[in-house]
Amino acid sequence: MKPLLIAIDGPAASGKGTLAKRLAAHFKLPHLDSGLLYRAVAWAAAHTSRTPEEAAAALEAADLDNPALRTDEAGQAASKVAAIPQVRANLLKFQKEFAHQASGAVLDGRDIGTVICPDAPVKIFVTASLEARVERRYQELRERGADTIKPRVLAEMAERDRRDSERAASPLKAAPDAYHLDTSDMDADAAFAAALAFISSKGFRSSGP
Ligand SMILES: Nc1ncnc2c1ncn2[C@@H]1O[C@H](COP(=O)(O)OP(=O)(O)OP(=O)(O)O)[C@@H](O)[C@H]1O
Ligand SMILES: Nc1ccn([C@@H]2O[C@H](COP(=O)(O)O)[C@@H](O)[C@H]2O)c(=O)n1
Repeated sequence: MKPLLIAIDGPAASGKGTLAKRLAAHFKLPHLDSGLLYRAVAWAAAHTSRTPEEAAAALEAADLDNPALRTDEAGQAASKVAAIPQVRANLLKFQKEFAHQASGAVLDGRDIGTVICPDAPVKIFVTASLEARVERRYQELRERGADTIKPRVLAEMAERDRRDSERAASPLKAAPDAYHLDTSDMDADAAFAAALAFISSKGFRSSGP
């Protein structure tokens, strides 16, 4: 049996990160949140003398645990540098090596099933309506104490969706062989159960308790 490589893509707040973490824990696999790489590049370009391309080439210098990378502003800034082809090219090798380690892996992002691991045996494209995603992100921001309003969250998310889907370089899109998981009316447990059923239909099961 080939190593279990799970490629998860989808728009902002669709729930792909939550699903990726749960699947990684369930199957005891390493997990890469690839959005953090683009967030780190944007942060370095704004706070150091590096260009986005240089920051992407110096990825090992990035602190992916920096809480500043988790804000909505960081997500917007990430989606701007993510449209630069050389930034994407400079992040490719690290992601491909992460994906192809012997243990298998879970990666989530926008181009995982299409560009980073088109050979993954399991590809999941997670979606949810814009309304559901705005509600989730708004609640998340409020819980973190951010001062925001829903119309702003909506406008920013719609803009990020457009930028990520319409850019020429590796746009957000489902791989032809991806399983489409619409989580608009599912909680995180139901999304996890649906993903597990799909993965087991591909012949993969977790080995332990
Ligand atoms: N199926 C679900 N139903 C309801 N809420 C969910 C679901 N999945 C995740 N959430 C919640 O929605 C929010 C966004 O989820 P998550 O961070 O997983 O999305 P994401 O697609 O990785 O977003 P981003 O690309 O912006 O990082 C979180 O607060 C999470 O707890
Ligand atoms: N594989 C990826 C992952 C992310 N991006 C860009 O980064 C932005 C932030 O991503 P989050 O998942 O952390 O929200 C996102 O809007 C994309 O522009 C990407 O291009 N490819």
